[in-house]
This record gives sequence, C-alpha cells and structure tokens, in this order.
Amino acid sequence: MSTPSWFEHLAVPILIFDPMKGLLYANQAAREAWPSLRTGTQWDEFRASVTSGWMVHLHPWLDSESFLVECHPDLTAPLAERLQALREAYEELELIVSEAFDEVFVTDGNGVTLRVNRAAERLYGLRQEELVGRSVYDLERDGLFYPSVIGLALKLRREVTVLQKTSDGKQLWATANPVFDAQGNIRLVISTAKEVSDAFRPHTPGFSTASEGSGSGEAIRGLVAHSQAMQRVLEMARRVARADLTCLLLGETGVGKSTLAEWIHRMSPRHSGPFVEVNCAALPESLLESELFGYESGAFTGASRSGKPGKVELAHGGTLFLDEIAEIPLHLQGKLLDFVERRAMTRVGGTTRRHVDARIIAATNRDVKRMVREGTFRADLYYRLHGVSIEIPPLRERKEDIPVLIDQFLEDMFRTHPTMVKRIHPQVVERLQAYRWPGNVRELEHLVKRLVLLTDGDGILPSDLREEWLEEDSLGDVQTEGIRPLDKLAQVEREIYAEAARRCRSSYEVAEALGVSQATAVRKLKKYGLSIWRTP
Ligand SMILES: Nc1ncnc2c1ncn2[C@@H]1O[C@H](COP(=O)(O)OP(=O)(O)OP(=O)(O)O)[C@@H](O)[C@H]1O
Repeated sequence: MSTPSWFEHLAVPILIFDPMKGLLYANQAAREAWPSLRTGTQWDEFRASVTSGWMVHLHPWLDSESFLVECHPDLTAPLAERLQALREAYEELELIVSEAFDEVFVTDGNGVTLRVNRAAERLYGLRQEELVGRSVYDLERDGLFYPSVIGLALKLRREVTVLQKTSDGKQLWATANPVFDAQGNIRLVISTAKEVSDAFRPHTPGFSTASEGSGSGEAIRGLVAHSQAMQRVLEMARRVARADLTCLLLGETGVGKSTLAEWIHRMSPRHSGPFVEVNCAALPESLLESELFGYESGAFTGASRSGKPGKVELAHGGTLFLDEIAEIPLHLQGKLLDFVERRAMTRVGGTTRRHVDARIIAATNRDVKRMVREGTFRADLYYRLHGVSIEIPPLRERKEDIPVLIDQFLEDMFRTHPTMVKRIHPQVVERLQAYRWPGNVRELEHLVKRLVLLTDGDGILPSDLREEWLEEDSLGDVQTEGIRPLDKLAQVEREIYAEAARRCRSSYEVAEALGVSQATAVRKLKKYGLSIWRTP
C-alpha cells in the first residue's frame, strides 16, 4: 500500500523503513529536520543521527516487515538539563557554605536553626544534627554562646555585629543579617562569625601589647605607642626594663604613667614576680607608713597581733610602683631613701631589718625639681629616683596616637558590652585630634566610653559630640608648669557618673555600664553626691 498523502503535511516527522531496503519514505517535516536523508538510508544510520532532543516511536507498518517511525520533539530534555544545572549549582553552594572558614549559621524568623556549616561545628564542638532544629535562645541559655547575635538581629530587625563568647571562652566577631519577605516578615537570619584572634587584632604599626616579648604569656591591656614620641618612650622603657634600674616616670595626669610602669614590669626579667602599686596621695599620712612598710604586732592600737607586711615587702621578687611620689610626706622620704639605697627596711614598731628584692618605679605629675628647690622634696631621694627618668609627652603633642587609642577604647567597650558595637565617623576623630586633652589619655578614654554609652545607633556621628564635652579651659593651657587639671578631670568624671546615675537603676548597673567595679561605682557616686534616679 502506498503511503497516505496526508502523511506529507503532518507537523511531526514520519518515516518508513524497510529492514533490508532502508528508508522508503520521509515526509516533509522529516526531510526538513534531517536534510541529509536519502531513500535507502539504513535505520541504524538514521538512529545514530537522531539527536537527543527527539522522542522516537516505532509502529508496525501494514503486514510487511517495514515499520513506521514517528518523531516528537523531546520536551522533557531541556527541563532535565536545567534541573541538572540547578542541582550542580546547589551542590556547589552547599560546598562553599560547608567549607567556608568562617562560621555560617542560618535560622528561620523564629530563631530556629536551619543550617550550620563545619566551622560552626568546630567552634561549638557540636555536630550539625545537634544544632539544627534548636532555637538560638535555647542555645544561648545553655551557654553555647553569649549573646546570641541572631537573637539580637531578630529583636532589632536589622544587621547586628557583636563580640560573642563561646562556652569554652573563645571570642567570636559575629554579624547577623535578617532577610525579609515581601510582607516585611523576617524569613531567615544569616549569621557569619570569625574568631577574634584572627579578625580583630588591630595591626596598627607601633601597636604593642604588654605581653609582647615578656614571655609571661599573660596578656595585659595594649599600650598604644603609634607616634614617634611614644616610640621613643617605649624604646627607653624597653632598656630600663632589661637593666633592672630604678626609674622615675614623669608626665601630666592621665598620660599613662601607671600603664607604662606595668608595661616595664611585664617586659622585665621580673615579670613573673608581683607588680605592687602604691598611690602615695591616696592615703592619709598616718596610714601611709604602715601601708608601705607594714607593722609588727602591737605597733599601735588596733594593729593585728601577728603584724602585717607592707606593700614594699609584698613586692619582693617583683616591682614596687610608687605613684604620685611627690605626695609622700617629708618624714617618710628618709625611710624611703634608706630602702631605695639599701633595699632593706624595718616594719613600723619593729627592729628587725628585712631585705627586700624589688625594683622601684616611681611616678609623678608634679615638678619635683621645683619642690626640691622649695625644700618640700628631699634632693637625695630625688637624685636616687631620677637616675633614669622617662617623660611621657602629653596627648596633645602626639595626636597620631589618638585614632589608635580610640580604636582600642572602642574595642575595650566591645569586650565589656558586646551589644554596643559602634563605628566612629572620621570627622569625630578629626575633632578629637584637634582638642587639647588637658586630662590626656584618661580623658579621651572617658569620652569614648561616654560616646559609646550615650549615643543611639551603631555609629558615632559629629552631631553626637556635645561641644561642652570638649570645652577648652584655661587649665589646659597652663598646666605644663605642673598644675594638675584635676578639677577639669573630676568635672568630666562627675558628668559621666551623673549620666550613668540618670540611666541606671542600681550601682551595679552603673558599674556594668562604665566597666568599673561596683565598689568603685559606689565610691564615685558618693564622692560626687549622686544618687540613682530610676526606680528598679
Ligand atoms: N599608651 C596608652 N595606650 C593605651 N591606654 C593608655 C595609654 N596611656 C594611658 N592609657 C589609659 O589611660 C588611662 C590613664 O592612664 P594611667 O592611669 O596610666 O595614667 P597616669 O599618668 O598614671 O595617671 P595619673 O597621673 O592620674 O596617675 C588608663 O585607663 C590607661 O589604661
């Protein structure tokens, strides 16, 4: 039977093959699809040339051995290809997330963990299965981390960066980003985190930490010495530290004399011994002698039966730091000179001379030379202490240190108040560099704390800087002659405590907010006649 003529106009390719004679018939659609077809083309040859984009159906053709081939474009093929490409992209994404060095932690809009990567398993010491499905609030309560950066992002409905602590004391620099749906609901929160040691050490040239080279392994607060002036100070201090010399630190209030004294101790061969600090101005004359040299039993009414060693003895094997040495009364200066010269002393009320092996570092912000001339400070003691003296320049003479100090104080605040992450606007830094800083580094530290605590949002902007906080006053200009701007400093400090007292509900909260001990908070509130306003 001949092929029906309507085959010719069908939209799908139709072909008829004979197993022996090959192609008998191809309609127009087939000829257009495979222009190289000829009558007699063998079935095998045709099959090999049929592209993968066709679905081919075979039907018996009449009662002979010939067969009819009906071809349809394979519509599922592009879909399969796309699915395969999607699968590959997904696998690639999975791999990127799971192998990323930083932690990736994803939750839904209720804080329920959806996915974590291997870095998260490493940081928390738990497997994915133990984390997925759990709420970050529960994990926070269990102490796995604190605070929960995802919890904060959910609460604040914005990107949040905090310093997170893990249960084994690691510190993570964590950022969480909420992802919103079209209705404004939080669909996902994606958080990434990195260990602080890798991410947040300020690699500022000249920045050094006191543990550097000390071999003690005990990290103490960083001592910023970015400016050339401070580099020279540090170089001198390094030499003093190695040589075990008595040394006098000079400089205005708040320049960092105590900080440098501790640094010298940590850098010295005595670093594993005690560092004992005595503020000679903090005690009444009547108590200073026994505080310094201790007393024997029955030395005075109220003295303990067994006697008590003084700070000098407690410094045995380490460093004795005598702060505000100029305030030591004349009658004690002789006893101190005796100790400085012979490293031996007698307790109050005692007769036994005790040998004490301690390095002495003294500090003052007074013009001691003038005091020697005026007869209020013993010349022999002055020359003994002055053997090596290091003068720390005021902050206004080393403005390059200011941005680095600001960074350090912000970092300190992150550590104590992980939710208070603030960036500082460059114009604020410029303004702070232009100020004269009568209270030196301490005043800058207080100001940065105040800015962090009292500004909203995560940036400190020029408008946050109240001009009265940076008012130049005459003290700032004349203090080089040894006048201490204590009034100014006390005023700044009082303001800080007054603000804190207004905002907090207890002395405990004040202490928390200002990063000081509760005892200090209570003392300062009392000193400035402040009381807590808000009721708990
Ligand atoms: N170079 C520095 N790097 C980092 N912090 C510093 C530096 N110098 C001072 N500070 C900080 O400034 C504050 C005041 O410093 P410090 O107490 O050492 O000053 P001081 O000169 O001993 O003051 P005072 O004369 O009142 O005894 C401290 O909190 C200290 O940590």
